[in-house]
Amino acid sequence: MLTYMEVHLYYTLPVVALLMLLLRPFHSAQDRLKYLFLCGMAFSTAAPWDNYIVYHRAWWYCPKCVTMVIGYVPLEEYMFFIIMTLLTVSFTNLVMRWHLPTFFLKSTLSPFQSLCVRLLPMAAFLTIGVKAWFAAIPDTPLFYGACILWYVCPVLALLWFGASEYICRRWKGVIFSIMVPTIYLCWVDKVAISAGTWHISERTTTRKMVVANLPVEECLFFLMINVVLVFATCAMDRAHAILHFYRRGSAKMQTLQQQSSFFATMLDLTKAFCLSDQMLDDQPLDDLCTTWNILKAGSASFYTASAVFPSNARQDLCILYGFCRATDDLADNEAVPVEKRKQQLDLVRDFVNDLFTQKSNCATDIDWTPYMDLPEDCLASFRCFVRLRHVLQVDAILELLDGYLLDLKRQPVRDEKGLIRYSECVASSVGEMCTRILVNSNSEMAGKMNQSTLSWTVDRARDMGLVLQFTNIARDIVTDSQQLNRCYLPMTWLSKVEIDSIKNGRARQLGDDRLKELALRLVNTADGINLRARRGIDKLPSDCQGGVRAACAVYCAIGQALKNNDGYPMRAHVKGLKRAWIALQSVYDMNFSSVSSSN
Ligand SMILES: CC(C)=CCC/C(C)=C/CC/C(C)=C/CC/C(C)=C/[C@@H]1[C@@H](COP(=O)(O)OP(=O)(O)O)[C@]1(C)CC/C=C(\C)CC/C=C(\C)CCC=C(C)C
Repeated sequence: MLTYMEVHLYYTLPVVALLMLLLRPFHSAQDRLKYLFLCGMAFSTAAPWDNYIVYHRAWWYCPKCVTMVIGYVPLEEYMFFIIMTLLTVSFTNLVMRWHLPTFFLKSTLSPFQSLCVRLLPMAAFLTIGVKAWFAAIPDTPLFYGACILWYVCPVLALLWFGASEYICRRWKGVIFSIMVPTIYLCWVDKVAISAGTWHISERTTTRKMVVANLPVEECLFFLMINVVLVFATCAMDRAHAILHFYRRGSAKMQTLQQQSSFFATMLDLTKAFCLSDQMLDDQPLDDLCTTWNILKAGSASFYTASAVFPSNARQDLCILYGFCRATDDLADNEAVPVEKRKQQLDLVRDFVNDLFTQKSNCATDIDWTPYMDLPEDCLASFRCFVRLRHVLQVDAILELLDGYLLDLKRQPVRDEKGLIRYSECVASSVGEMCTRILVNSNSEMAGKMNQSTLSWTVDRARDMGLVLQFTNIARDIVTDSQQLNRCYLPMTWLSKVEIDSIKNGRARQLGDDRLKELALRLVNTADGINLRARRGIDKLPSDCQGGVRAACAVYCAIGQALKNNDGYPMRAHVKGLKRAWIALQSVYDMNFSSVSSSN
């Protein structure tokens, strides 16, 4: 005999536990709200529906297989409403989390097409629901199947109203998220029916079997409930993405929005849910796409690591990266005369000062006329960057621009102090900005972290910036010499001949051993600072710690590659699979590798 509680202990709860363990480092406040709301909706609607079905003897339970009955339904069945919701929603989260929801907001249909895609299936769902309601006559073969349809179809019509195009654009993930839990739960159902734990009445079903001991109505039940759960998860992801991406207003309003109550959040999500894709402004979506491509093309390390951040944080870090990369490329573009590049950097500085002079974080509130001379992808990243206005502080951005100017003026790095000063400008400033983004991205932390903790954490992030910059310089000694005629090593570390060789593009003349000695001196210094810097990660929001650990570990794996001579001295490289493995190790805090590639 197999009791219902054993079905949970052996078949359902272990799967939920495994999924929750896999998702533990990624769980955000947004995910917790999803679980809470969808479990609540599932329980409050399934309880009465289930009692009605069992009252009409559509199925029954072996009395010895259940602990207690509440109404007409055993306790284990009430547990199942929650367990099935957690199983399917967590599996959907695991499948969907690797792509930003924002990228699936843009409508590619004409308004008429969009209306048809939205309304025709809704009409079909409602028609089926009404017909099923009248077909659900107790003690008839269609009763159970019809009850399933009048229960789910109105909900599907509502979900389709709010997320139809989004669901269609994510159809692969949607189908996979529906089918895997459905097939698994059908199998569990077959095992339980075969063991006599419960019995499906022949009087209220068509007696058609998918396989032995598995009525077609049972498959229909699991399939339709999972369609509802996956559609609902998509609808909430879409609503959250709209709220985060189109959120406007003052810093205070933003912080208040993030700290708002469950009901205020649900009200905002409902408003976002009711917005059709046609109502959304496309320009910001196009700009985000451009910025995303800057990250994808700009840094394999940061692009890989970005995948393990929660979507809000990942999106804002991508925007910050796009701004940093676009402006760094402006300063580094040797095809443009130095004076022109200085003018362009001055324009960027004007843009930043403009941005922090006005109060809005909305790109349409800025007069872009003075900046039209800048490259289009630069402008796109700037329009995206405007939304971070209330998150960042102007000093760190201006500090970064100061670092670019040092580069542009080809300011020599005279000694270690000069190296630290330059690195603080171009990398510590970035670490500070990343930290403010991560703290802001977490609604439980935004505006609540006390100033001394935030200040200490920012200092550790600034240290981490040094770690990554030193690693970057150690890796690029030869390429910076050959491509930029630049030497970022402290001149006090080098002889005059070595300085001339590097500055004239002939760094290889130092010999591989000497180059490796210099590189490792930087990497070892970076490892030392890392021991201090990484303590700051523990102060970040829990759902971002894995991501930061991954970003820094993936980057610092370059240092390990240098030690292992992987590709040295041209440009130490960490292969894609290795980067992904390091990212996953970091996320689950399983540091199997050595210090320099882990944090
Ligand atoms: C996961 C993710 C998307 C993070 C984004 C990080 C980000 C915004 C990076 C911007 C990098 C950038 C282009 C800065 C301009 C100046 C510059 C070139 C700096 C050097 C970066 C290398 O970037 P690149 O695109 O060349 O990358 P590749 O080498 O080609 O792979 C630097 C080496 C500096 C990078 C410094 C940071 C990213 C700061 C690190 C600190 C944190 C993430 C904060 C950690 C927080 C705590 C509390 C420890």
